Amino acid sequence: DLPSGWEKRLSRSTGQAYYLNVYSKESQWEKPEKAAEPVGGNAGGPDTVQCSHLLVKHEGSRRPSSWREDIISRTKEEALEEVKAYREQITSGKASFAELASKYSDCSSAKRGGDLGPFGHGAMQKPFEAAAFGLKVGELSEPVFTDSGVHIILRTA
Ligand SMILES: N=C(N)NCCC[C@H](NC(=O)[C@@H]1CCC/C1=C\[C@H](COP(=O)(O)O)NC(=O)[C@@H](N)Cc1ccccc1)C(N)=O
Repeated sequence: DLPSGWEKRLSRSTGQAYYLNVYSKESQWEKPEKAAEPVGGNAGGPDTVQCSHLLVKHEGSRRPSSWREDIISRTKEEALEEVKAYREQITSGKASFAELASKYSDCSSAKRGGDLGPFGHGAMQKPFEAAAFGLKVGELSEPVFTDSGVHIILRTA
């Protein structure tokens, strides 16, 4: 019989049997030999994570404005330097993530110490999602670039 993760279908045009990979939604004529795997790298990883982030926007951000500044004019390089400095203050214990995010993050989540709440795949921009789902709980990311700006991400759950 069929390895797991596959379904047998009949072609509407030819009536011939074909096989559908229920994860990738790809189909094939040949009878599959091995089980199909859930797609998306961290098979078996969490479906949702909870993260806080500190976002520093720059002149090239998709929305170069925030609760902190009406018109954000720093360059991308300056934003990266600022984010690296915040990251160093956090890892050296000079300041807490929530304290710096609430003061300096250009995201409205600053009001919640940077907390974004739980989110699943597809909610955030790809680079942010990839970084967030790659973190262990309690781990702080390196700087992450999205269309919004430069982020550091703390996975909290
Ligand atoms: N919880 C969700 N699903 N809310 C929608 C997220 C949309 C998503 N956002 C992003 O990917 C980046 C990374 C994290 C924040 C963020 C961007 C912006 C700031 O950048 P800007 O859009 O001015 O370019 N902040 C937001 O969206 C905030 N509402 C996030 C938030 C704030 C308070 C509570 C919960 C969530 C996207 N697909 O664009």
